[in-house]
Amino acid sequence: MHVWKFGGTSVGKPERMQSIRTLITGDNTRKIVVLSALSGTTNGLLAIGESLKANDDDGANAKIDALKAHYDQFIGELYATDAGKTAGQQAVDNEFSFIRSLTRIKPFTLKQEKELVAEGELLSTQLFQAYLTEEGVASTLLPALEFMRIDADNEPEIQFTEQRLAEMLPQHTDKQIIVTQGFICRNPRGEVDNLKRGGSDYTASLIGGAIRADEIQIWTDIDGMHNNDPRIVKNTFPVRELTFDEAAELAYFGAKILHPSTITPARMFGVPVRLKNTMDPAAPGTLIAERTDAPAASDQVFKAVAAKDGITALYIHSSRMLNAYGFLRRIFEIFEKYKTPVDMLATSEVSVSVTIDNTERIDEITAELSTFCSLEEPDYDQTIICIVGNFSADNEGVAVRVFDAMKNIPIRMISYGGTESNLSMLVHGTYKAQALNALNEGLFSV
Ligand SMILES: Nc1ncnc2c1ncn2[C@@H]1O[C@H](COP(=O)(O)OP(=O)(O)O)[C@@H](O)[C@H]1O
Ligand SMILES: N[C@@H](CC(=O)OP(=O)(O)O)C(=O)O
Repeated sequence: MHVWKFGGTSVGKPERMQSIRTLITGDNTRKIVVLSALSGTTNGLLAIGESLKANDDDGANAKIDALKAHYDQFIGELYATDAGKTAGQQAVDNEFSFIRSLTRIKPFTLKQEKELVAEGELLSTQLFQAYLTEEGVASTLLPALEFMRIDADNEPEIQFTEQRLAEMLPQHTDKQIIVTQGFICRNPRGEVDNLKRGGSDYTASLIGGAIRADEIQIWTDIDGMHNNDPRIVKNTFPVRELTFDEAAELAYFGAKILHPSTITPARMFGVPVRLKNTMDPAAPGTLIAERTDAPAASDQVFKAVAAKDGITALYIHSSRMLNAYGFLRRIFEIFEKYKTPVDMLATSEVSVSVTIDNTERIDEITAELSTFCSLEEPDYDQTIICIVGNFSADNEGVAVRVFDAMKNIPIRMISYGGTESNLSMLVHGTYKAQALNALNEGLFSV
């Protein structure tokens, strides 16, 4: 069985939803189809939440009216029959009356915000399921809130998903298409929660892993993973094959096409991931798998570059590091205690520099580090530039080509040798575009 995920841009217009119906039923195989919210909806719902948090009920209601008008028009164009329009309208009316009910709950808390933001996927999947019914497709809507759950550390409970799907899917063997929501889940308190922005990719991968799918396909608005960020660099091109490790590095370090955690469940269960373009379904896209055996792919030294913004660098000094063991352990225990992942690390004899992207607990972390280290002022607004490729120890000249390309850009930290597939550098955020363009020119131009 395949799991296919369609992102916001792929479901954002009635004609796109219609073309997805053709795509998913084209080959007569059974699929689980994971949908995101229509493009713009999640941001729209969050904006309503911001107004409610600020006690601006008029502002919230005006935004709700505008969003509802968008859906009313969408329905008018999506369905051909009265029965289709009625089913679509009923779903929209129900969900918007729930959204309005949230505006009456005071104060507007995080719990309500999560219920509000889940409405995007609840709407898109109901509209699509009603469209499939109108079209006579044998399909059903499987509620993600009944099989997707995160634990107290916000980690998905894949075994729960595995068990629940093993119970639920056999009840629908007569259906070719099983539609479900990306992004949304429940937390240990049973409340509605989510897998963070862009999380529908992750949902698809978790489902794909849980059912040991033959393939997970992520359908979006571009022909696969490009070698650089196409929003910032001209002349990028699709990378046809990536290993799980390479794709995981790119996703984690900022390639927006994939949610950072997407690769983890796919790799765990050995399920290949294919990135495809809804606007150009015949294009080959990118295949992500355990090994890529194509000679062209494995011989290539540099494969792709990505950038992760909003990074903070901490500079930690000790006068006693000389020959000291246990110093790094003490430092990392503090990051562990405050559940703050470290992305990059550089050490010298008496100092350690690390980067973090979550600064929620930075005050507690620095206070505790200060009890046995001296700290410089953190550097905020940094960017990690991540280069992925085949950097095995025998490959000479990798660093010289990277640093030659970066010769006009100040580099604050370097990480090389952690894996054979990643070389990362930390630069101030203002150099991001310059660095991505310089690397494109230096590493990929022929
Ligand atoms: N390396 C990259 N390769 C391809 N797309 C990228 C890359 N980096 C950033 N992107 C951006 O990711 C976008 C697709 O991701 P996203 O907006 O999350 O899609 P969806 O709405 O389908 O989930 C592309 O339109 C592109 O601008
Ligand atoms: N709708 C959610 C989840 C998601 O994955 O969206 P998309 O597939 O459009 O990136 C968001 O906007 O974050």
